[in-house]
Amino acid sequence: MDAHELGIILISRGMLKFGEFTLTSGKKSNIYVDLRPLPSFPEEFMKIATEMSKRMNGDFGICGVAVGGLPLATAVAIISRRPLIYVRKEKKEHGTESLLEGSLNMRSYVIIDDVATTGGSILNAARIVRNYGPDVKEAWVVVDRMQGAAESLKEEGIELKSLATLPDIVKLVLDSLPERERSYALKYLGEVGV
Ligand SMILES: O=P(O)(O)OC[C@H]1O[C@H](OP(=O)(O)OP(=O)(O)O)[C@H](O)[C@@H]1O
Ligand SMILES: O=C(O)c1cc(=O)[nH]c(=O)[nH]1
Repeated sequence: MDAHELGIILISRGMLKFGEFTLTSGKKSNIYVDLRPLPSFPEEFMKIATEMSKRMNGDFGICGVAVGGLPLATAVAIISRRPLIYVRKEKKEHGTESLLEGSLNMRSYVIIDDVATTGGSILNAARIVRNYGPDVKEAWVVVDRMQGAAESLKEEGIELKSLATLPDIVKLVLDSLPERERSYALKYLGEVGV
């Protein structure tokens, strides 16, 4: 799967959105990759999870980041037959009161999330896993928005890998976009300096 094929999937299933969005980091953007509906499209879900599984190498467990990254991490863990753990968004206030779920039976984990912007969500998950002992050296996302995640994760010893970058996807689908979407897309490309 290349950036073009991924772009077509995102656009055809309404997972690439144009408008005014506030991101997790507080940044504003005119473009939003919404992969939360992906599990509602089994063919595309399987394709993306299989592609990510194929590109991974090594002996490690998978750590999903709730909420957006968790269905994908689960699918990749099943396809690649790797143990899964996941990090909650907030600490459970009853029962086990945990932030991390699953059995930590691997020495190393790869974090899986749907999208990376600043990398803050991945870093948060990696720190939680590391606090329990295992190492985290790699993280995978479907789309890297190229807005600082790779650099900030590198500083913490984590390599960020993606199926495609958002600038690559946007450039490849730009000509097929209606005028309003095209102008938002161009604004985003300007912001990330492409
Ligand atoms: O690289 P960052 O700047 O951290 O941004 C990316 C994060 O933002 C989104 O999650 P969101 O916080 O919207 O939560 P959700 O997955 O629970 O919807 C996305 O799923 C990533 O986890
Ligand atoms: O930075 C974010 O919060 C973010 C960006 C994006 O394109 N998609 C998403 O789910 N989150």
